Amino acid sequence: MRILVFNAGSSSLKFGLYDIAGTETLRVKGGFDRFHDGSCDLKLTVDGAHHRLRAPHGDLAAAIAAVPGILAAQGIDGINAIGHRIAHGGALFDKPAVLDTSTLARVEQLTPLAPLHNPANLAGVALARQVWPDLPQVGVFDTSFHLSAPEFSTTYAVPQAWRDAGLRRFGFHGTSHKYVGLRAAEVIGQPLDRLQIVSCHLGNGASVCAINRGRSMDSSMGLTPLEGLVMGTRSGDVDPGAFGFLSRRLGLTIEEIESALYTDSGLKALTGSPDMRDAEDRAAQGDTAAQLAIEIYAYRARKYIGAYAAAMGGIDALVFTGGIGENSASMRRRICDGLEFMGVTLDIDRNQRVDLADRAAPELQSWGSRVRVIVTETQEQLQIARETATALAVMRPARLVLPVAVSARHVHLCQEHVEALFGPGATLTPEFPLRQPGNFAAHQKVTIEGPKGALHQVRILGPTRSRTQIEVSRTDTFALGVEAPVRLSGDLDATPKIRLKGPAGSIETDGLIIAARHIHMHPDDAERWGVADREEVEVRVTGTGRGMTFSGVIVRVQPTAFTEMHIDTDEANAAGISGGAEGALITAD
Ligand SMILES: Nc1ncnc2c1ncn2[C@@H]1O[C@H](COP(=O)(O)OP(=O)(O)O)[C@@H](O)[C@H]1O
Ligand SMILES: CC(=O)OP(=O)(O)O
Ligand SMILES: [Mg+2]
Repeated sequence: MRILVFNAGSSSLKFGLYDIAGTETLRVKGGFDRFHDGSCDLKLTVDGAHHRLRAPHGDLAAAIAAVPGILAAQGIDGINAIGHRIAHGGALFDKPAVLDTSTLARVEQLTPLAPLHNPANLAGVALARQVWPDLPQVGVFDTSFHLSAPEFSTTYAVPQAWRDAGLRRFGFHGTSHKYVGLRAAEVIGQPLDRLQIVSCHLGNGASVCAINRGRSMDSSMGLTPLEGLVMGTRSGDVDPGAFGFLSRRLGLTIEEIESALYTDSGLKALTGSPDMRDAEDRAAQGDTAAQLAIEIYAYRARKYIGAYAAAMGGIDALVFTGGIGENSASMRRRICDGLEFMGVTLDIDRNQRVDLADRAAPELQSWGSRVRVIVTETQEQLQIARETATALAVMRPARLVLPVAVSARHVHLCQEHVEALFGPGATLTPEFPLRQPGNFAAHQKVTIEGPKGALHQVRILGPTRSRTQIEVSRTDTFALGVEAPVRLSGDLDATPKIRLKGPAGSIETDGLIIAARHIHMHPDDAERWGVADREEVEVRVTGTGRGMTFSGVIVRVQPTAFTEMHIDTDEANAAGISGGAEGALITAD
């Protein structure tokens, strides 16, 4: 299988074309970086021969657009699939995914959490979809590798409501850390699942990862690629108290602070240039600001290495990769200086004479060092090609996995009832958006009153509808003392009456139902999975501790749907789901 890979980073575009079929052959690879004044550096490797030139591409978009021409000039054709690096995949993508309209919409939603990366990644996808509309486009996510990390390393100690809103640690550079872990295990000659490794990806973005027996246990990056190490233009760790301080002292807004932490901090803030080569040159000429920056950089990295060695109870290997990790002998030395206490001793000559040609991964430790010190080129593109090939092999037939969301009891109101309950002229005011586009949870709440009891503080979901509809669980109907039929949303004829009470009045209305379990499905997914609107399918929910299969799940194909199954709280309790889960669709064939 011939796979073209796009890897758009925060300061560079790399691409590679690989034949993956038992063996792994690199046909062409290229990297654009140092964009300024309408040009950039281009390194090109074609069938083993290296070329370096200054190319007329002033930014990432121009570089992306140049790739088809470069391939055509080499007479390359017969590409089977495109693999894309996607930096932020959130909690949903624990493995590569085909990038169709609905997966791209999900990636788009994560853009605020990776503002330097996801837009660049998506620009690559958009171009590739235009140039190669018939080829599968697969996203390989930086975050996937870290989703196996334990809760104690991914949870911030912040209010529950913030955590419910999705505030958690993710970690990035996962594809690189995974490749580097595998390569280190090859060099050491032991299976990865027996090794404890600290991997240092030191590029323009930089992160340290604790790889505990093959799984990411912790990463220095968090919710966004801003936490952790000093980077080219990013600050890494900063006391969150800085937000209040900067707002009060300098009158800065959240947007201004955030933007400066992403683009005007790190080496750039400390030395004037985001590039470690410049910092090292200036430091060598006696520039004290550059010397301090290098010390800060090394010190921060060393602290994380020590922390992760403690987290895993010791390490077998320390691995360096990324532009700085691969090329800066002096930075590797500064970072390792002082780590002798934990068994890391660097051989100064070996460290100085690193040659990474032909996927070499030389060992740099001195005789008697307990910990292996390894440097290797990160082959993110190769790893993305491997994962794209594997994903396409297992996706045929596609694994039909979709998120399962739990709908708590709620009410939809017609405008007339909004006014009856909240006063003349009242309208629903959104509190937060729901995942189905255009829908929101309103500020307003009502009481549902039945003959036996009442349900208080029941959420109203907007926008208003032509008919009022009250969705409760079967358990709720016992609390209310009424019976309700199981119905699809909108199917309200001959439904029982119930009383709703708001601050300005109360009404009696029909429309009480127990919602039939259903899937909101985007037309792309319906087509990919071969299911039609109103078709009934089975969905197997796993990984919840009380896995179960739901039958009679009704598919509702809607042009703007975010593909997602909805069940009520009784169903969620029966399946042991709290919050959300994933389900696999089981079709008739
Ligand atoms: N010979 C070198 N010595 C020191 N730093 C280097 C050297 N070569 C590259 N770098 C640094 O590597 C960083 C870029 O890393 P890279 O992994 O290519 O970036 P990206 O994260 O955009 O993929 C820059 O800070 C650059 O200065
Ligand atoms: C996530 C990240 O920081 O990536 P990069 O190193 O490409 O900037
Ligand atoms: Mg990078």
